Amino acid sequence: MMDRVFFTKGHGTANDFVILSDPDGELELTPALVAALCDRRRGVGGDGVLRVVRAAKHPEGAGQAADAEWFMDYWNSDGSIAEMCGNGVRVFARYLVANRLAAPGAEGLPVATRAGIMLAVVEADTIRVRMSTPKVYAASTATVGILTVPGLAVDCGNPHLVCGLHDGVELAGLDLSTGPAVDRSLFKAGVNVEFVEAAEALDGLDRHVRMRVHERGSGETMSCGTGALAVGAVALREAGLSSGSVAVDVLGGRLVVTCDEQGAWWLAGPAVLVASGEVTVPVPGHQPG
Ligand SMILES: N[C@@H](CCC[C@H](N)C(=O)O)C(=O)O
Repeated sequence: MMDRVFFTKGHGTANDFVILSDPDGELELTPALVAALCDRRRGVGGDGVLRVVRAAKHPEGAGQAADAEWFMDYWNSDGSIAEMCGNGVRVFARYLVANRLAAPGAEGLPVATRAGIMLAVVEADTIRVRMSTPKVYAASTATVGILTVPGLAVDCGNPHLVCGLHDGVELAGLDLSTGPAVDRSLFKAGVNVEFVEAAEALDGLDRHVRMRVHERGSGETMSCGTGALAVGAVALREAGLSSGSVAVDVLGGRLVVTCDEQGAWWLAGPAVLVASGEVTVPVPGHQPG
């Protein structure tokens, strides 16, 4: 069986998404269809799918419909569902504005997600999103090959483990082609793992770091917005700062994480739409009758 699907492709610092417009929640989105769309050789290719659906029309968005018209239904490329995607929200807001589905008011554009409502502020090429407050809640470790790195578990709506590299271990040398080994009893639903090294000081920023990430459900990606938020929270905490800005360099560019004087957390970076069209994807597992 083949499915014909209209799509838009977008990315935020090269964390890329297949965007599906489904305002009334009529699309039968399945893990197999998501995985087929995200397939980089047989499909459109992407780290995940963003389904654009009216909050009122999605069972997990309906409770937020009074405060946000649109719900970001986010799926990882393996067909699993995640609570939140920081780059995804920024690309989602770009899509809403570009397609005149929402106006980018000065007070921000609310986007409902499984982790609550995020507020997107469009500033030309940059989209800045008010995120939920990252919560550091446990110490743990991640193991890559023979290297075990201590880290901190951070809840950003979705789960993260932030591991700082020291003692001459280089970020570029890590093999993230498979997932790092983690404590499954702490991360029962899986975890996104960020590895971090310090970078040179930048004017106007309190900290500057580089990170690579292995994402739950997507593998190593070029960027992860909630991952950057988790990394920014750990960097400010380690610097003893209750507010400030952290530049987080990812393989796909730069994100800036800010905790403002009011204690609100922001994620800023570019968000771009690059293509749209129609794709015909085989639905794996379907036996021709
Ligand atoms: N790339 C995203 C995070 C996507 C979800 C993640 N893989 C998970 O399963 O929690 C981001 O930009 O935050």
